[in-house]
Amino acid sequence: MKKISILGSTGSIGTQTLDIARLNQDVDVVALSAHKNIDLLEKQIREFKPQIVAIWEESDAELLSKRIKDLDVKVYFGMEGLIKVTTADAADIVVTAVVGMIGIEPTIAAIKAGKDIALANKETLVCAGHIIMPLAKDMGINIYPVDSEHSAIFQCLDKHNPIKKILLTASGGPFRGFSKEELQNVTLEDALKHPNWSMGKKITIDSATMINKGLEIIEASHLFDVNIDDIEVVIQKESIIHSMVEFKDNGIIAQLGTPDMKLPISYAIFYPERRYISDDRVDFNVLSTLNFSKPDLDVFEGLKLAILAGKKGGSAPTVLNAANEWAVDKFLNKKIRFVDIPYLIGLAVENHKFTENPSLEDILYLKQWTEDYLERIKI
Ligand SMILES: NC(=O)C1=CN([C@@H]2O[C@H](COP(=O)(O)OP(=O)(O)OC[C@H]3O[C@@H](n4cnc5c(N)ncnc54)[C@H](OP(=O)(O)O)[C@@H]3O)[C@@H](O)[C@H]2O)C=CC1
Ligand SMILES: CC(=O)[C@@H](O)[C@H](O)COP(=O)(O)O
Ligand SMILES: [Mn+2]
Repeated sequence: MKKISILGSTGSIGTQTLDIARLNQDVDVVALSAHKNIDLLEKQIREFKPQIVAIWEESDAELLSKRIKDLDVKVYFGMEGLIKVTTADAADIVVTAVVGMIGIEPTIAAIKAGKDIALANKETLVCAGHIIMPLAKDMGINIYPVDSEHSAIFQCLDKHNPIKKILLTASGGPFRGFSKEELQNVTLEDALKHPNWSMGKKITIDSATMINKGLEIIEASHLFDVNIDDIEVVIQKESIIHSMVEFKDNGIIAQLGTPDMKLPISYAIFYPERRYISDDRVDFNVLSTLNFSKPDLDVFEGLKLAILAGKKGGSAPTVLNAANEWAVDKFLNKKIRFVDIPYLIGLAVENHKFTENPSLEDILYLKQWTEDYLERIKI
């Protein structure tokens, strides 16, 4: 029996993880958490009967406790609640399906409690990969990637041969091929139309700016211990090739599949076993072409900034990520324009006090510093 805890069970990755649990009789869902979506969380509790649940606000936790008083479920709130979910005694593996830096502390707590991690929450590795990867190694914990590209890379590894290069594929997002001028007036509605994937709003905007690919470069450098310079972004507009690994002899191994997150989620939970997902498969009688191109770093400035921050290391990826989270939230609330996102990130990274090896406390301080700094910028 696989006993799983899901941090962020009401989101895109969280609900698809529960789809996997429905498909497989040998999965026991022992803990769930949500931010605000109390109605969906209640439905999930009634269906999966976890022992522990968490919701962010104390008042929501009180309301939820009343609604589910017929069930034997412990309800927690706040950061303590998230940590109760990721450290639940009964859990073997924690699916980190929460969005943003809020995942850092519960992920570290899970590793310290000896849980394997199925990691979707890339922001955690971007900011704290230098803390998490050595901690996981010391604790003998496995971190299984859920992000589709990182799952693909993981599936392409050859234990007998080191990676020479990672070819990280990108769809290019809804603005692939746009000029700098064309990006000036794009709307929120345009940016939310991802060509291939249906995902949460924050990552959908990150795909449109291509900052998602920058975050993924940093994520891959931590997961696979590869230099940023040895990770190349390849635009593969159909999102059929999910990434590739090149070896010393220039041989390349690629992983292909339909754009469906259920495969990487299932692979992370059941590794090394592959399980049935659906009948929807890549059919080469229907798919006649796969296209490849290079990203334009002058147009997608956020990707360029992320590569630079990844190369600089230290506190730079944390400030880049914190600034991106702040700016995407403002863009989603129509307070800033699309092109302001990389502009604000650039300002925050340039003006922060750089530190070489930020501790967890430094990372949390830098997040607050970045938000305070950006609040004062007039655009
Ligand atoms: N969606 C995808 O296909 C992919 C996602 N990822 C990564 O996976 C992670 C999750 O993405 P996605 O599922 O799209 O995101 P969603 O926005 O769809 O879901 C986020 C989940 O986190 C919860 N949450 C949000 N903020 C908080 C908070 N402050 N405290 C506690 N819980 C919170 C939400 O609860 P509520 O519903 O109550 O708001 C929800 O359950 C991200 O890091 C993303 O980059 C990676 C690859 C693909
Ligand atoms: C599904 C997934 O892993 C996303 O991160 C996806 O890769 C986003 O698409 P882009 O390639 O457009 O960023
Ligand atoms: Mn991805």
